[in-house]
Amino acid sequence: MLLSMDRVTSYYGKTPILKDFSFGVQQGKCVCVLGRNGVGKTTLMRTIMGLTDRSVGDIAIEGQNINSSPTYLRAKLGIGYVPQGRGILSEFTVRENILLGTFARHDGRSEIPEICLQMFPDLKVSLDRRAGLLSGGQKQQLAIARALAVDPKILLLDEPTEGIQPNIVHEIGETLLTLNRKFGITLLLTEQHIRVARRLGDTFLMVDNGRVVANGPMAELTDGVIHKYLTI
Ligand SMILES: Nc1ncnc2c1ncn2[C@@H]1O[C@H](COP(=O)(O)OP(=O)(O)OP(=O)(O)O)[C@@H](O)[C@H]1O
Repeated sequence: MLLSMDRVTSYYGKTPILKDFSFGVQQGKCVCVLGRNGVGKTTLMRTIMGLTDRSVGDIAIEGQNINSSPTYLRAKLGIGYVPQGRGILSEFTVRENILLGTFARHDGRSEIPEICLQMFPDLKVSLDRRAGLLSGGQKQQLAIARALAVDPKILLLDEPTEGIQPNIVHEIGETLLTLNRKFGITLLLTEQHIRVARRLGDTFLMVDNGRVVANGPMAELTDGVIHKYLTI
């Protein structure tokens, strides 16, 4: 397993949000995390990055335990993170936003990696523009480019298509597919659009009330499972 969690419970204050959570992501695969609002999907991402108040249990990347590693070391070990809401710095240029990702590189390189501009021609022509001037879809591209600048082995994406115009949702999905299938970057993403999840995911992980309630190959994400855990 490239990334694994074994019986992890993660807290905000004294409240456990993720409970006894175990799963793994194989090298080169794409895992889609599904579940209703508030079940703990963002908390899962933040737990992997070491951003919750406290967690117990084991989290490992390539077999290396990162339970007590600070966030920047997790990034250096190859975990890229695209947070919900993107976390773009609007007052900074596109170039500066991407370069922020390079600060967490394991090899100390400080130029924009080729893949960022190859994947996102819109960014390439806007490097000196203020990031705040980009469209919603371009801001999401920027958040992905910044995470790619870390040179990640695995990319965590929290609702990458949220707040994106419907016609761009498909485009973001195709970008992620290219990163996964062509560039071999392992993906763990939360996704509200079932169609996107089905197209991208090798496997799914259904979360309810902070626990894994179903998981398996995407072909096993039946309408019954969706009805039980996703419809209100
Ligand atoms: N910083 C925080 N402090 C305290 N409680 C929090 C914090 N962040 C989230 N929670 C609580 O943790 C639970 C899970 O939230 P989380 O954001 O992980 O869910 P989610 O599945 O990502 O939902 P959404 O799809 O709405 O983002 C919620 O009950 C939420 O109120």
